Amino acid sequence: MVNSSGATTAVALEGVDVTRSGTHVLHGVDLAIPAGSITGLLGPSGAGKTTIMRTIMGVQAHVTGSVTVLGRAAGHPELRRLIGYRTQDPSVYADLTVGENLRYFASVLRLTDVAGEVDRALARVDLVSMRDRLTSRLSGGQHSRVTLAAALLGSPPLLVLDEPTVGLDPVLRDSLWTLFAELAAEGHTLLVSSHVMDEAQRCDRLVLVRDGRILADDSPEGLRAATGTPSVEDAFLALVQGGRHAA
Ligand SMILES: Nc1ncnc2c1ncn2[C@@H]1O[C@H](COP(=O)(O)OP(=O)(O)OP(=O)(O)O)[C@@H](O)[C@H]1O
Repeated sequence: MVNSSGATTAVALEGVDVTRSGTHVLHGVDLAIPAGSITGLLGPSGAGKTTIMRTIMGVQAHVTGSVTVLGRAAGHPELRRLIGYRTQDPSVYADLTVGENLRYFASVLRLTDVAGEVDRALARVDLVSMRDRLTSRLSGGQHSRVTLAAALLGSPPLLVLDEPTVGLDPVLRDSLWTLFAELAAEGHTLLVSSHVMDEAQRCDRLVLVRDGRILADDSPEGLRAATGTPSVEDAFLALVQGGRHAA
């Protein structure tokens, strides 16, 4: 899919509504995520970021509207090997070592070069020295990076990362954003949620969400220019008071 600016669209949501436990949580969401770039999904707690990610992954119930991911309907079996999904909750086994966890997930994905994939994923998140450490004995930041390494296995073209930097110190956060930029430069598409506005500057595109609606979808510079504000945080506040903005 190619959008009006000529960029390929990796993920497209059109008129998406979601109801969770009887509550209407997404309202007419339209979203086009450009391929080969970092899109930040930003908004306050409860805005709907995780629900949008679950919808893209095809694991969210009670979805209406259209959701196309890498040219297929969300949830299509072929997408399992094409998307790396890092949930907010730890999705690795505490009683396995770091290496065992990654070997297990590489086997589930039926990757051919399991050992090579595990080596590459560990190196990318700087955890080679922790390979034989029990996952339950890792620090919070190390644990978070094992979960990210699992999402990187097989080098999937689309990475959906739900708050991957939460709880990390500033140095680690910075190194992860450097990794995200490297992945995007290699052609991966990244959708990264955060409620830390200073991370917005590291994204190519920002989608601001509030109360299940898209408030804005633009580059960081475009957002600041359109709202006449010095920071994305200020732009967000201006939009909350003024309504929707799209580039
Ligand atoms: N299992 C559930 N049943 C009912 N409502 C839910 C459920 N999970 C989330 N919600 C509601 O859906 C809305 C969106 O939640 P969601 O988790 O998508 O927000 P979020 O932006 O990811 O928040 P956070 O930054 O705190 O993770 C919230 O109002 C939340 O209370």
